[in-house]
Amino acid sequence: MTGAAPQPSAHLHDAGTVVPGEPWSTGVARGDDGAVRVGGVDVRDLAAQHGTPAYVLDEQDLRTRARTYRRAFAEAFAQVGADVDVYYAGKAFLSVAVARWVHEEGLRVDTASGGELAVALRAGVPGADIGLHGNNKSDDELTTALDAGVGRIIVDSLVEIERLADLVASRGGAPAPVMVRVTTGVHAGGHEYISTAHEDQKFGLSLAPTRGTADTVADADDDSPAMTALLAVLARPELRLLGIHSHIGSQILDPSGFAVAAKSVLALRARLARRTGVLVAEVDLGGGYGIAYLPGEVALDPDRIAKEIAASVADSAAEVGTDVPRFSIEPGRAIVGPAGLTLYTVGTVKPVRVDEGLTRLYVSVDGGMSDNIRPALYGARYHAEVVGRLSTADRVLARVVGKHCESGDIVVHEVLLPGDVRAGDLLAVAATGAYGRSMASNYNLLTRPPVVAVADGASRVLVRRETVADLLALDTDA
Ligand SMILES: Cc1ncc(COP(=O)(O)O)c(C=O)c1O
Ligand SMILES: N[C@@H](CCCC[NH3+])C(=O)O
Repeated sequence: MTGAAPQPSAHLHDAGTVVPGEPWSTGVARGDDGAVRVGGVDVRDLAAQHGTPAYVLDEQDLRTRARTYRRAFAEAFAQVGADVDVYYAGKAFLSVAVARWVHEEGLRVDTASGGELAVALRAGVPGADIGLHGNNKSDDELTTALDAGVGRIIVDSLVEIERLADLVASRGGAPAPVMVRVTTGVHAGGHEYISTAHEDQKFGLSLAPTRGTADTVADADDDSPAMTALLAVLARPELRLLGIHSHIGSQILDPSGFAVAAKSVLALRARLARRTGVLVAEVDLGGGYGIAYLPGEVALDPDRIAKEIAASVADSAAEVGTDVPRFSIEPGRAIVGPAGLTLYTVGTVKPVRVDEGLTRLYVSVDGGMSDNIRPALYGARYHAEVVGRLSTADRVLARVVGKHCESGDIVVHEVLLPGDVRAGDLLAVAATGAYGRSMASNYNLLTRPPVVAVADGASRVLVRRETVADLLALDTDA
């Protein structure tokens, strides 16, 4: 996570335009009266109608981003003669409406649990347009996926391959469509990308053979976990091997890792073909497309990145003498992240002397680490603005904090806010649409905020606010 210097943004952009380096959704604009509108709805009305804190999701912004990714990748891969599927990674945020929106925009849905799968199915997304991920899927999750006829199950271990095949054998029916998740040694995103043979983490099956390297090993001697898993899938008639999957990381702003991963995956595909005669039809390079969280931080451009990835997949395929496979990606954050903001009400304001002569204004809001764990978990940086009115007061160094009993309960580490920020002000934090509500908790038994969609001047609750009654209902002694 980068930490750019905070900049004032008293003037939000004009609604409907994507401004590079702008963390707000395209439907955010300040009205003449100084209050901000989102999707044409005044934030004061949103607060009055739905309360705070509330996640606000700009439907048109989300739909536009989904459509843009779909178009950019379809066009880029058409140039190299291949078809593309874009799967929206539901882990970033999934509700029935969002699953419907992305599906209407031509995306499929990637799920990573029985819960996400249930929401996608309830939305009416056909099983064939759904993928199921997970490094430790339960038999129940696998059974639900088979019942729904999901388009692909991305397997992550030898144990899972045998378990899934046994499950299919016990039920009868068509072979399960399977992709094998591999690790290429490329790790990109929050950290600098490194190219090592092994990854010391739980996901995927490594490309590294025990003797030699993936590049030098003779085809027949490749005993890498990835090759072993591909052979294990081919050995089971209950499974149909669709392809190879690789996900290199998240919030990637330097795209060079995708080309390295593409090269490794295409080489593995060719090695498998030489060894078995089976050239798998599909390759997926996962998600991870980075967005702007702070003013001045520039998101990956979908058109540029799609062209670069298509070119590297085509080059890598040519290098190993194969066709260009059907290709897919799984963006989550890039679709829903910028479309969301969190609306809070300021409760207390406290100047704290932090260093000689330096004062930081601690601005406490009515939520915190339970509605956005990312600052505490990853040191993630966000941007905030007073949105219920336009203040011309000089800006001061502020830290936005929550109401939890943790000093690490920080919402925005550093931001310049108007010096007259006060109790009752509405404050919005930008780009919280991804991994905000989906990673929310009930810490301190706070109730999780609603997700409110805005479009064309109207708002609608997608996920209602939790109540204390909800919490008490879970307690069997209450
Ligand atoms: C397999 C897989 N696909 C897709 C994603 C979505 O990533 P992002 O939201 O960064 O696009 C993730 C999360 O990092 C993932 O693990
Ligand atoms: N949850 C993470 C990203 C990981 C996504 C899942 N592989 C985030 O908030 O940035």
